[in-house]
Amino acid sequence: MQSAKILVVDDDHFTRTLLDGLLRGRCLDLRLAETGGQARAAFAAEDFNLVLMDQRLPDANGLDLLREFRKIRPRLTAIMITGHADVKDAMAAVREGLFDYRTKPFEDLDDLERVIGKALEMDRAYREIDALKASLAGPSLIGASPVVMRLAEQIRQVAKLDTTVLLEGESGTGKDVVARMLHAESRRAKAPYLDVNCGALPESLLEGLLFGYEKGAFTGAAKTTAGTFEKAHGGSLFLDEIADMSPKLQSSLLRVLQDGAFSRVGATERRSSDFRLICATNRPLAAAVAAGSFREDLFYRINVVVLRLPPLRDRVGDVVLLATHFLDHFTAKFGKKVGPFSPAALRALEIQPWPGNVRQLKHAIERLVALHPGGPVDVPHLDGVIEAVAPGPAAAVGAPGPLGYQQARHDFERDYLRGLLAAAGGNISEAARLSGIPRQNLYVRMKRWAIVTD
Ligand SMILES: Nc1ncnc2c1ncn2[C@@H]1O[C@H](COP(=O)(O)OP(=O)(O)OP(=O)(O)O)[C@@H](O)[C@H]1O
Repeated sequence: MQSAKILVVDDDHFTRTLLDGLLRGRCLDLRLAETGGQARAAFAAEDFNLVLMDQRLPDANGLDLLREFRKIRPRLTAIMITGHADVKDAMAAVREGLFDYRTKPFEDLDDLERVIGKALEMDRAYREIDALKASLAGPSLIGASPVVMRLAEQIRQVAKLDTTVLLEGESGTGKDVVARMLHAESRRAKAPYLDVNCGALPESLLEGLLFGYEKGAFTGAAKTTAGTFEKAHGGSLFLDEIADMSPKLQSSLLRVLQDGAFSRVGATERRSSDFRLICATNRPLAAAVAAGSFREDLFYRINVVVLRLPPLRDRVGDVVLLATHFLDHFTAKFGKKVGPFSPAALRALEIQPWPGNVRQLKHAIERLVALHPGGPVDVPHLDGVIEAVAPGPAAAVGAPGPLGYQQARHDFERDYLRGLLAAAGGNISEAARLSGIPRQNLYVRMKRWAIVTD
């Protein structure tokens, strides 16, 4: 758990001592309040990453107090501590944006620590997004995982060097974003940035687009047109899907890179252009060289500095941050009030395999916001939204292959809990007895998979 500032509000001495013992060693700053009055004073004086709030206080109702706090700080992350009798109110509060609740006495301290860890992660996500918004006007790479932090540092270093960069990464991992960042952070930032997808056009059209052409050079060449090489003069040129370039165009590109000069199609005049080249590929270029489909000499020309973009499944820690960022983005864009995510919804997003990477997550959140009636986002809201996303390449060719471990576990848990509840005749206490899972835990898990609703 990272260092954080936590406010614990509880009039019960035993609970305060227990939470103090549990958290003191892990966070820099813990404030304890016994009454609503003390909590108000502490909240006014400091900026807390998390509030743990007892529902029944001698001079206040914890839920009302949190509502008051959220008017001042709408993104306040809070967990309610409640007695069994008040669970219904706490569940209603989750719908209003409370992060989660736990019942006293705490049966499972590991679970309590976990939910506190998740709440702090959520708070961090909100803060990082706000900081990003405040500091950046240009393209930005959202992510706080070590691998993304390292990549961001590499981008900063390489951007200034004016060297050719090759970006390798699966589709949807953010190669286009990184190419724009390299340009935006380079000394060429004020000059043009042009991008061409080499996989999207037939050879002759791509040639005309890159080199430009003279009027009448080919059917349809109605007027003399400058190509991307010329237009990118002084700036950066991003060639996406470089591995899809035909052998003929690979040779032409190699000559341009060697000579710094080229001719428009149908012309003899040589023109020169000074651009910084950034290339991207979603399959390793070395493999294309080994397979004979990509020229080795061109490979060495563009394989100067290689930046590798990790797939989203290798940086699960970033899912919360990205999902929250996209939720913010699309609620603003569509003028809707959707959110926040419930902890269960965040967990459900984290265990998806995301074969389409950040692009898939972004589209899923866009669809979610478009279809959502408004208010917090829980697991049932994600159902159609995630499944509606285009399947990965294996599924696309009808060869499903083995499920990812997380997906298999997810399926098992949902099926097990459904069967368990049926075996217990719909009675959760009986299901808890049969399974040996504490009732409260079981209830939360069943809610997560929408097997029970409140
Ligand atoms: N780290 C990130 N932070 C913010 N947005 C991201 C990030 N990664 C990807 N995106 C967003 O996801 C979408 C897909 O990203 P992008 O087009 O850069 O992927 P790509 O790797 O170039 O994919 P392809 O190989 O299919 O061209 C874009 O809308 C982009 O803004």
